[in-house]
Amino acid sequence: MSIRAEQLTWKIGGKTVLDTVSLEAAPGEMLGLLGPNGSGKTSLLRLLAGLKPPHSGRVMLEREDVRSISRQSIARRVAFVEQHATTNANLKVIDVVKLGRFPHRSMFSGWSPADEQAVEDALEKAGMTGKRDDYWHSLSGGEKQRVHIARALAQTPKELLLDEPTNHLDIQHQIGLLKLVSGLSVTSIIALHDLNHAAMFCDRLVVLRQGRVVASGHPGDVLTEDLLKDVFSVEARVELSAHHARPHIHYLR
Ligand SMILES: Nc1ncnc2c1ncn2[C@@H]1O[C@H](COP(=O)(O)OP(=O)(O)OP(=O)(O)O)[C@@H](O)[C@H]1O
Repeated sequence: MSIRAEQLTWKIGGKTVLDTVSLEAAPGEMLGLLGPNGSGKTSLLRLLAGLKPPHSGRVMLEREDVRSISRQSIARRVAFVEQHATTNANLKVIDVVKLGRFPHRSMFSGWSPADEQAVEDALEKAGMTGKRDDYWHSLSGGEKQRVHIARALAQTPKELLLDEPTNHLDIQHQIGLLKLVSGLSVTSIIALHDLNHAAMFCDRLVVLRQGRVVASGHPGDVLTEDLLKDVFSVEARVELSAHHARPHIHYLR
């Protein structure tokens, strides 16, 4: 299912955080959202998730404006892994992941085999099956991150929004997570700081600077030496990798 931002503008405290931002993630696509600190990535993801309304513009899920879709219907199809997500410290891993099934249940429905299956699959994909009975407060930062990803997967979303999900992960789990997301048959939008990882795994990229889209397209077209200098203020050389045929950035000292 596609997710589209049309001319989104969002302001807070007299500051325009997002300025007429448009983007679209096509069905099944993994769209990377890049930009320096404070460029508006988190704000944009929150608008896309329907958590706050734009001042102007609109968010479309498929052909429907999110404002005309009920909160429960949005929660059934859009999963959002926030950057500093937390949960009740007294819950076990399995209980946190089960929360992902909440939007799919009605007042009268019990816990179904489909719910069970979704939770087991999610734990497995996030590599957290072995920690299912551990308490949230006993987990490391990276494990907590993976539980949140498992919870999002348990939601069996059509659209998956991830805000710097590799933040606390070791390199094995960073690559594992990006591989996992790129292999899912969901539409995903993922904010990333690691430009090489974005180049390796994302189908397309959108770059924000001060709340505006300054570049979008295939990684090879977007990640140019000029863009790295102009937007990220770094000197770098970009080569096509002989290993994965995507751009590879060498930062210069
Ligand atoms: N609730 C808020 N109140 C005040 N300012 C805000 C609020 N939310 C966002 N901003 C401002 O909007 C700008 C964009 O913030 P946002 O968190 O969206 O950027 P980001 O690209 O996700 O940054 P980072 O890479 O550091 O996570 C920042 O200058 C931030 O201070």
